[in-house]
Amino acid sequence: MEELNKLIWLMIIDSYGLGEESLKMCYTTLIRMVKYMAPPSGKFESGLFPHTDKPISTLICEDKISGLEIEVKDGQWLRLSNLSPSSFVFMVGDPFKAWSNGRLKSGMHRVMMSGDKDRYSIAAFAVPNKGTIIKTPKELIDDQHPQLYKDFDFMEYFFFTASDLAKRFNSNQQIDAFAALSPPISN
Ligand SMILES: O=C(O)CCC(=O)C(=O)O
Ligand SMILES: [Fe+2]
Repeated sequence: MEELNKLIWLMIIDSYGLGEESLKMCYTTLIRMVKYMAPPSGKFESGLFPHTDKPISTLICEDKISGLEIEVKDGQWLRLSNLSPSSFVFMVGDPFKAWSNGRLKSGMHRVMMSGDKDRYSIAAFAVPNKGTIIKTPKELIDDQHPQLYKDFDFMEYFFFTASDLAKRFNSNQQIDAFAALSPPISN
């Protein structure tokens, strides 16, 4: 999963015409396996509340039973169903959105359970090591794309998201509350 994650990072970096060094960082891949219990018969129940991810990115693999939903532009939830057993979902995290100067979106997602089967998923989170500074590459900043986010220490953001202050914001507003530059700065 780590290799796949790295490959996707490289594809994104490459699509911006940047070199590998633009997103070079030491990070740890944390793996979490979760069992979501089937809801009471006939019910449609929340398995995981709506959120955006706080690591750089996440790879999710679910085992046959769908449940992962992504919030699409008009506020509707799209259920990812009929994924092949060998597919992975790549989720952009808030720091990656900031790094890309807002080009990448860290989408809201949730797990909704229905049916009579338990659901298992594996998520691999790319968590930067202590001391990692999230910095938008200068190539992604110009007059048309002013710098939206200040440089920040990943861990400080991570701790912020667990603070009482952060709870006043929706999950997808936390990165702006913490790191948005106002007004944005042109290069
Ligand atoms: O279990 C899933 O499918 C999603 C997990 C997830 O979004 C998370 O742990 O952040
Ligand atoms: Fe998530």
